[in-house]
Amino acid sequence: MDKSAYPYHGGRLRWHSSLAKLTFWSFVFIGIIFIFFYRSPSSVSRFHSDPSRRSLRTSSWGGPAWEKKVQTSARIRSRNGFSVLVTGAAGFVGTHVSAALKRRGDGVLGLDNFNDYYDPTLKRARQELLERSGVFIVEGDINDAALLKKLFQVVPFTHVMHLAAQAGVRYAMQNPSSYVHSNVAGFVSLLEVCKEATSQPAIVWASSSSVYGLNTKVPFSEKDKTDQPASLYAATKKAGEEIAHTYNHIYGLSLTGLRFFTVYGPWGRPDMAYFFFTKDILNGKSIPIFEGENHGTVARDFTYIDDIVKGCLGALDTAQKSTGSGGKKKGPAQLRVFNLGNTSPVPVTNLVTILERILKVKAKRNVMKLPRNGDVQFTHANISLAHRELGYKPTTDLQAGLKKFVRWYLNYYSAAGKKADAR
Ligand SMILES: O=C(O)[C@H]1O[C@H](OP(=O)(O)OP(=O)(O)OC[C@H]2O[C@@H](n3ccc(=O)[nH]c3=O)[C@H](O)[C@@H]2O)[C@H](O)[C@@H](O)[C@@H]1O
Repeated sequence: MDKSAYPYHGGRLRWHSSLAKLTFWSFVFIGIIFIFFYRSPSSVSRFHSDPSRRSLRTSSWGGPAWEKKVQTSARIRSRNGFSVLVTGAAGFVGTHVSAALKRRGDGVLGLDNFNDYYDPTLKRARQELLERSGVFIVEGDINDAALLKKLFQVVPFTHVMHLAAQAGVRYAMQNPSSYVHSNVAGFVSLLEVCKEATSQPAIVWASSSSVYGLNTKVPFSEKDKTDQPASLYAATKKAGEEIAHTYNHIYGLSLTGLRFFTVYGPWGRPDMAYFFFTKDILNGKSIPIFEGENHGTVARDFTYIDDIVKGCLGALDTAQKSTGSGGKKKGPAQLRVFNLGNTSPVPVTNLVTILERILKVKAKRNVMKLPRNGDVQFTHANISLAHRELGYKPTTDLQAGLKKFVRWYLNYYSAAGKKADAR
């Protein structure tokens, strides 16, 4: 074929080939950008974040300045001190435990995903508080294995205080997957990284009084069976205890589970009854007070935060070393579970009466039958094991503890002009 007879056709061919080249290079360029983003450590958590519990900021981590901050925060400043990774450090218990560890000279690094299960400004305020005492909180999720591995590369943690969790009994009916994500998958993700460490850390973690579920024998003892959880929350905490057993058995990780009993106090959680009762009483709003069948009492073994902190520190101090290394068990390791309660259950109606007295405001009580929402009718801890092994001895009764809580509440929400965005 005489190509010269078709000059236009030849031009179109050239045009086609340059279009093909352009398309090819565009793909290469987009591909490079994609690979860069996918491999960049700061993007990892974005890909792994849980859509059901939004983190309000995009997290970023990595780089020399970040590593230095991590190391400085985790540096031990006392003889025989620990280097502790505290997960859920911007949470209620996490903040108090981190501050206490730092005060006594342990190195502390926080990790928190700052999700919006409750008002994240409260979590940010707790973060500020910790920052002032030298505790850095890394923003990230316990499901982010790349981040956890990095943290263990930067700091050889001696201990992990694992408090990151999806808390709250009733919310489990609204957002069940968030419980599986944090309390089951997140826990496994953390244990996987811990077991791989050359020097495995000892792990102390938050279980819950809710594992006693529908048990009727009181007080609840660690020896009792825990096979009747009343909520998905309780079921995920119970699963955590079984998972702990497995990692202890296979990899030699030292694991201590603490069954917390309705912890309350300053910097507390706005989703908990004592907190939003305070807010609603002050706002003249009626409060739902649950009661059992035939006007049966609903009661909790409310435990003050400072007592819980002492229990947590006692558990860390008595935790034996893990025995494994690099994913291999070298010998049997410690496996423990303790109740951390107050041993004196208080009916919810009495809690309200105490609040009325402290606030000097009459509550608008709306007494109703305990809804089928996962709540159990009562909790009551036997703490003799924790007393014996950890030296645990709660000293704050509900009246004294609530006074301290209310003082903090009024100060926090009035001084800072913050709104009590409780639920
Ligand atoms: O002990 C525990 O392990 C658990 O303690 C609390 O759970 P809960 O005891 O249900 O604490 P609140 O939500 O503050 O409820 C306290 C009491 O107030 C009652 N309540 C709650 C809400 C309400 O509107 N009215 C009401 O009477 C509940 O039934 C319960 O008896 C925490 O929220 C859980 O995260 C924790 O794991």
